[in-house]
Amino acid sequence: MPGRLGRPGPHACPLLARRRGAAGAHQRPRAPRRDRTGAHVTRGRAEVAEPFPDTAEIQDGRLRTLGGIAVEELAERFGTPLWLVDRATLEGRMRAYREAFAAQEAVLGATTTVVYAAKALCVRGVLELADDCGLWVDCASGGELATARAAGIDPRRIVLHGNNKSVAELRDAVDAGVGRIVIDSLSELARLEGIAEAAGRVVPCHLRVTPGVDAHTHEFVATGHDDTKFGLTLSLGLAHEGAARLVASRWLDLVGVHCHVGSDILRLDPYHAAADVMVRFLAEVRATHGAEVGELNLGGGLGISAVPGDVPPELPTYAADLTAAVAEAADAHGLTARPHLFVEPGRSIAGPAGVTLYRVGTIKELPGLSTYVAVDGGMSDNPRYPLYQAPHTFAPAGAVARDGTPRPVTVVGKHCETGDVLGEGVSLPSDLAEGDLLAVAATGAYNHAMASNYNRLPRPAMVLVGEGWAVELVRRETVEDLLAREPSLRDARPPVPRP
Ligand SMILES: Cc1ncc(COP(=O)(O)O)c(C=O)c1O
Ligand SMILES: N[C@@H](CCCC[NH3+])C(=O)O
Repeated sequence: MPGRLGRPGPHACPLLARRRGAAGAHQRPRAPRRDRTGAHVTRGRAEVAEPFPDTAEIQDGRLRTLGGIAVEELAERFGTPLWLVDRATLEGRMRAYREAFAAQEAVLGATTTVVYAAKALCVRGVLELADDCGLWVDCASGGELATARAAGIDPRRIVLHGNNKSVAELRDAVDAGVGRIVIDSLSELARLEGIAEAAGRVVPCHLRVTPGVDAHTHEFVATGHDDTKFGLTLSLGLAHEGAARLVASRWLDLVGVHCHVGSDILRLDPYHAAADVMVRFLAEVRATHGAEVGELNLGGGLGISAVPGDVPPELPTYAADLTAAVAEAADAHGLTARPHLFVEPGRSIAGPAGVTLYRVGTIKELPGLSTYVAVDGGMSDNPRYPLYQAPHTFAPAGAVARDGTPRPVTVVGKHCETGDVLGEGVSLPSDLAEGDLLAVAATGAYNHAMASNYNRLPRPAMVLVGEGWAVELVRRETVEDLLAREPSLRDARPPVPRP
């Protein structure tokens, strides 16, 4: 399926192809795809509403309100670009996850834990909501851990990840009494053991196993195959070695095993494969080392509908399917007790709740070539098209009617970079005008989280909306914020030596 973040082939993205030189530096880039015309944008409510959050009011293809507030008002009050988060959708997804897995516990014969993967959208208020909805929090760095602590998350409900955790990060996690530290390598295992011993604390650990599963997703977000920086490769014997060392350790307690096969996955079969491999591993650990390891974390990775054609499994289906696969594998591999199941969703919680609101600036027509619609943000607030050629759904926003014949345009940002593209072949009304608002759906995950200050653009504000009110989750950054971190060399004493 071209265009979605779904294994587009080694070099389907012209930008990537050029960057890697695979298509030849002088080769003409492939023509922009026209298959994601976004014609749905002008076709009416049912189609356009799908990737937009639950409370989005769409009229004649235009986003009019979100959370009961007119988008013009939001733009006026908070400025653009603006990240909007629909509270009903966000909380709805959090609760739906918890309920979907709780509903399967009887069938599974074990308890379940839903861990929100903070990397998708790591903002204090969002973590507070996750906590209120009964989710644990997965942190992938000291910064995420500090944010979770600031959000008041009970450290025992935090899972710490990372393929290269620093000694300071490990130490902080041990001192805080983090619920599970996921061991990613044999060297980390040794490092953590020393830290635990020095602290005099037994640390509950999960062992991250690389199960050799193909997740059918973009190669940049696939993590389950053997040749990856993440985890202990099962096929090379590293996972067994890790288990052996943990079982022998006085300071590290092997309470579970973990895998995460990739991100933005729309199919269930990679999860079946992962469940089978991981449950077999649990059985082997018991047989080889005599250790009953009771927890199984199958990671996150469930995809979302970023464009109408992308249809992820419903959460109850996903939960039922995953637990059935674990139960089946447990029986097949002779596990005495069903494992306590953890899942770690990020994108499928935060993604659908987000909308980015831009103001259209220059519209540039190149007859016979392209029409460029430039917005006031770009790859600094959403690098996902340049990185993965990830498709998005665009819609004009606001009350002003724009009903000109739809035509394909390239939506670009304002950065000094040809690759600063948000979408190609995007169908927008021909009378879209400079100064109009433009909305992009499903930007709740991995947009704010991956934002930069390229070209010194301050990062946008993020606003939570619901039931007619709006509250800032993140205030807009200012250039003064950026300058505040940069002392002038002119003030330096002694002065900088001249060559
Ligand atoms: C270990 C781990 N858990 C959970 C996630 C969350 O993934 P997603 O946002 O695709 O659900 C990731 C990111 O891919 C991850 O690396
Ligand atoms: N940053 C990726 C997802 C990475 C998932 C985290 N391991 C994206 O935007 O799709």
